[in-house]
Amino acid sequence: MGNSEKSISSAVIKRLPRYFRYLGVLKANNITRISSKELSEQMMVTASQIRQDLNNFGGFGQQGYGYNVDNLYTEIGKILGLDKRNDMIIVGAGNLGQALANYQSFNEDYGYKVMALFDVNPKLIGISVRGVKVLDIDEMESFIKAHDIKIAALTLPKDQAPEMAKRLVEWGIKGIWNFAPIDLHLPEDVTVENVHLAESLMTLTYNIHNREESGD
Ligand SMILES: NC(=O)c1ccc[n+]([C@@H]2O[C@H](COP(=O)([O-])OP(=O)(O)OC[C@H]3O[C@@H](n4cnc5c(N)ncnc54)[C@H](O)[C@@H]3O)[C@@H](O)[C@H]2O)c1
Repeated sequence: MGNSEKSISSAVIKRLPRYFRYLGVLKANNITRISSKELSEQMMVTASQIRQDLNNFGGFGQQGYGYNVDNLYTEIGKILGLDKRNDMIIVGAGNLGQALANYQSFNEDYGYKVMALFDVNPKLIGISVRGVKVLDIDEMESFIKAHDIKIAALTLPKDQAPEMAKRLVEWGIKGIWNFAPIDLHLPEDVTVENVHLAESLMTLTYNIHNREESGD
């Protein structure tokens, strides 16, 4: 594929998971090929945007044929790294940590395997969430190293998050899925993906109230 030879804009990368999701639905419905026009109608983006985005990867479409759904799904999956092992841990096994561990689709649809949750609360240590154990935080360093874990979800109180993130990186974590509402300052070779539901909710209320005020 050679996509690593060329840098792909972050705007395109951000759109890829959505292509992947739509293609997954087409695949599940036994649809084997689709034109950029049909895909554009379903996804509500322009056909030229789709062609441009997919051309970044050598263009998987053929004139007059459209896109082979299986191929495109596989190739985008590879670009997103879903063909690799993506084992992860969850740090903080409270409401949100357990909700993430309970969400089957990460594993079943995308292959992200939650290997363990970690917490400091003795009441939680030892329980299982969908078959995954909550372990004592003191076991985390050796667990990360033994299982070569590269991804950690941070679902612990925000005042604990920066220090925890630093330790995780020292122990080999390369990607932090950060749910704690605080910015993390980490070395450049570490990827942080922030997920802040409240921020998206604020965008929603901004839009609602601005529409109301402008009378749309
Ligand atoms: N990003 C979002 O959209 C979103 C949504 C909800 C909650 N949150 C954030 O996620 C975090 C967790 O929220 P919650 O509702 O699950 O809280 P919670 O209190 O239910 O869970 C937090 C867990 O972290 C554990 N913990 C505390 N210190 C720890 C440490 N040093 N090491 C390991 N575990 C530790 C606690 O024992 C607890 O089980 C909070 O920071 C909250 O603000 C984010």
